[in-house]
Amino acid sequence: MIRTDNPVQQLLRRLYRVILLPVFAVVLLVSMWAAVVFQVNQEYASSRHEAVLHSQALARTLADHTGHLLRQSDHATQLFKLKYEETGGALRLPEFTRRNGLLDSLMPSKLELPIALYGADGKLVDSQYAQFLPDVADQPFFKTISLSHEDTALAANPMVEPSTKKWQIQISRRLNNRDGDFAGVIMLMIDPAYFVEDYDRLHVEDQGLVMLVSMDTGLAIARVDEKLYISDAIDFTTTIDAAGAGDELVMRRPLDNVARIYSYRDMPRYQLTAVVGNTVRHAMAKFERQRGMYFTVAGAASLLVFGFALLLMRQSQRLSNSMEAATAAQQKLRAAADASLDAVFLLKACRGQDGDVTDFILIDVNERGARMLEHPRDSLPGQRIGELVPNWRREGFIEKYAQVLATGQPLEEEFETRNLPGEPRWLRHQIVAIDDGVAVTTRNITSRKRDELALRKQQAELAAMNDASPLGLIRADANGHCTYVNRTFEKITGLTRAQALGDKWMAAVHPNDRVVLTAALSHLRDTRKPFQDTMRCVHPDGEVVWTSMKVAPIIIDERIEGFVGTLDDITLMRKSVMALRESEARLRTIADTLPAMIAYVDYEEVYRFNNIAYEREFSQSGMDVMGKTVRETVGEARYAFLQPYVRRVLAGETLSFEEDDDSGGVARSFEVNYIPQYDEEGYSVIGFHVMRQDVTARKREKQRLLKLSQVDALTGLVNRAGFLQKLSESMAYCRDNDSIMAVMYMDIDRFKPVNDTYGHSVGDELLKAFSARLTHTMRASDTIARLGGDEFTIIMERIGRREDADALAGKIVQVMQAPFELERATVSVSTSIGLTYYRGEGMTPAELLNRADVLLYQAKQAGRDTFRAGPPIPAPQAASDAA
Ligand SMILES: Nc1nc2c(ncn2[C@@H]2O[C@H](COP(=O)(O)OP(=O)(O)OP(=O)(O)O)[C@@H](O)[C@H]2O)c(=O)[nH]1
Repeated sequence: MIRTDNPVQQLLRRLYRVILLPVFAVVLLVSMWAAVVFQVNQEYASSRHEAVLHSQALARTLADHTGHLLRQSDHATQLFKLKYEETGGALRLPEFTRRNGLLDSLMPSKLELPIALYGADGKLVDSQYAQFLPDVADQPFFKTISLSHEDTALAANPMVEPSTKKWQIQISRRLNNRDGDFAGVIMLMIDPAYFVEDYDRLHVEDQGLVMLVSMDTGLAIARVDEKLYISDAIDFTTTIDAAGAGDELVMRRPLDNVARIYSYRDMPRYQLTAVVGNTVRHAMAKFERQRGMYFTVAGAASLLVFGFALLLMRQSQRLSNSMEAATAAQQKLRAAADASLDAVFLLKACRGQDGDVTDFILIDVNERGARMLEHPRDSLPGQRIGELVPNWRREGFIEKYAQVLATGQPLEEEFETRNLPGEPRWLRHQIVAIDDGVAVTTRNITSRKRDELALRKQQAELAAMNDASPLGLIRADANGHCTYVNRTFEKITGLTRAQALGDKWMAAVHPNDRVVLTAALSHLRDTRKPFQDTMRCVHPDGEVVWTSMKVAPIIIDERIEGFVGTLDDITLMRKSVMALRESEARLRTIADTLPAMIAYVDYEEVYRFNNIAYEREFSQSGMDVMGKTVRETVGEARYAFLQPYVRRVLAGETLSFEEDDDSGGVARSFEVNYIPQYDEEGYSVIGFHVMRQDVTARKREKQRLLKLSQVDALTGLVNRAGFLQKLSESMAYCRDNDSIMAVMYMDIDRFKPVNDTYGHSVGDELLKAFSARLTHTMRASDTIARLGGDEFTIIMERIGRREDADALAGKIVQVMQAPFELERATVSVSTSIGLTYYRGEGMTPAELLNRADVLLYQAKQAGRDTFRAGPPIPAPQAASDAA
């Protein structure tokens, strides 16, 4: 499992990595440099101390040398004094200083020390090698000496010799006479330069300094190499080093610009200080070399430490990066495992005492794997597979894992399992050995297996379908070589599959068609458009089979990958078509000879057949009508009339109706028959046949005959049939237009006696006269009918009011009261009338007539020669409905 730190821990870890090494390196460098600096300081102090000691030794040597000379000079004065006093004051300087004289025994003659002899009065008695003050009576040293009886030389402070203006050390000694009184002073002058002339003997290095300083006056004389310095303003201090071994003198104002280490030695007797200074350059040269070496080594060490620290930091960074990359890779791997479609299990071998693998412990599992086991993912690590899924052991998985672990050979297999929770499923697993365990990736391939099964099934079905297909199938590769034919192809061509493969199938094509087919296939490669043509195949036994061949290219990514062709045996169909064509020709001949217009219209109302009569009627060629719709052919107005019939016939109804056609200015009538055409199964209508016949002449004759049947032959009035038809039409009109009509039913009163009295012919004559009077009485728009015998009816349409009808009935009654002047007799009769009204109520013509008959009866009963009207005119239909 991956360890995940919180952000604070990560920050501290990063800081630790980033800071620890630099801090360690800095501490190491600081420590090293501190040690180096300390050591250098120590070396410096030591070197300086040595230099001071060296200078001090030299200063001591200088002091000793100077002191020796001074003491010698002192001895010289002492010797002069001795001789002077022995000689009772007779000794003079020339004798004393002569070569190999007294003085030479003490002092190097080459020095030619200035020497003077002063008398007791301070006056210069004698002098040599220099000029002296002629009178020193006032000089402090003279006074001191003259007053002091001590036999000591007085080394006066260095002073400037007036004649030479040179700095001189003055040594004087009291001279006594025999009495011991003061007799004068012998005085020597020593040039301090003489002391420092021994420079070379001191082994002072180049640029080294040798100097004598007067303690009282500060006068100093120094020598550096060949150069001599005289100064009266030497400013210095002295120190004692910590060890107390050496006294160092520090020049506050150096004589030159050369740094030196000075040391000194006091000579109190002569009030002088001997100073020797060695140049720092020489004195500290060794130290400088050592310091250089220290710094070089330390610098190199620093560079090494720095470089090493950098290297370590870089390595640390690399390591860190590697760890981060490894962690990231691990996380990615885990994320990939989690996102994987596979269940992933990492298993560690669990071994028995003999070392054999007995089980595997689940180290890690992804989410999909946990779901497969139906356990929470966190609970799975550490569990034994054999205990977690006992069936896996039974199915031999533990042995397989162990085998992969032992051999190192990965194992991949697919299997069906029923031992996992849920439905049985197909799994594919890969087992790979890792360390002391195995990684198992398992994928549920149930759906793929099902798809494969379905695919195999489809392929088998397809193969079966191909073989069962009525079409011959051929498949060719991109080069046009046949790779497959089905059994139908074998049957059509008479070739076996083996005989058809490659280019051999071409042998079955009729030689005349082969050239055309080859050219067409070549053209197909260029155009890539499917090709279709009729082609003959010739069987080995010479039988010719007519076929329809279609070939299409298989195009994948703009490239022709092959061809697929179908071969349809159309031999029989071709014979049928030929026969059908002959049949059609015969039928057309028959149809064209018929006077009736004959056509066939399909379900889309498009004309598919028409005979010449039809073509003539529409003044168009047969081809013009053919393919056009009924609407296009007959026009909108006539189509509006025909459309309901077309719908009905297409719904399966056989129709016969009359169609009036007044196109062309001639009124014609047609008898039209629509006969539906059903499909072969007889279930659905696929069109209809039209038979259209001109019945104009027949209809006119019919109307004429009809009219004749509706006229009463005696009176010329409408007879019963005509009355009933008219009554029906008038009632329909009332219903449609909400108008009022009246119907009268009348009968001649006592007609029978007329017949009986005057004979039947007089009766007929009366009937005619009655009819004529009635016709004159009524409006022309009224319909007067004789129902039979002496019964008459009148229809009055569109009456305004009931009173008008009533008045007319009364008028008829009155008119008929007048005698009828007949040829052979004058007859008086009367009439009785039943008058009723109609306003669109629901009743039949017979009921309405019956109502008038009832009223007629009432009029008869009332004594005749009158009329009876009723019932009241009903309210308008709409008003009535509203009420
Ligand atoms: N002359 C003549 N007589 C006819 C004709 N048709 C029927 N008749 C006679 O007309 C007579 C009708 O008589 P009815 O109406 O029954 O008797 P009526 O005498 O008129 O009596 P009421 O009507 O009750 O007054 C019968 O005698 C018929 O024979 C016809 O065409 N010619």
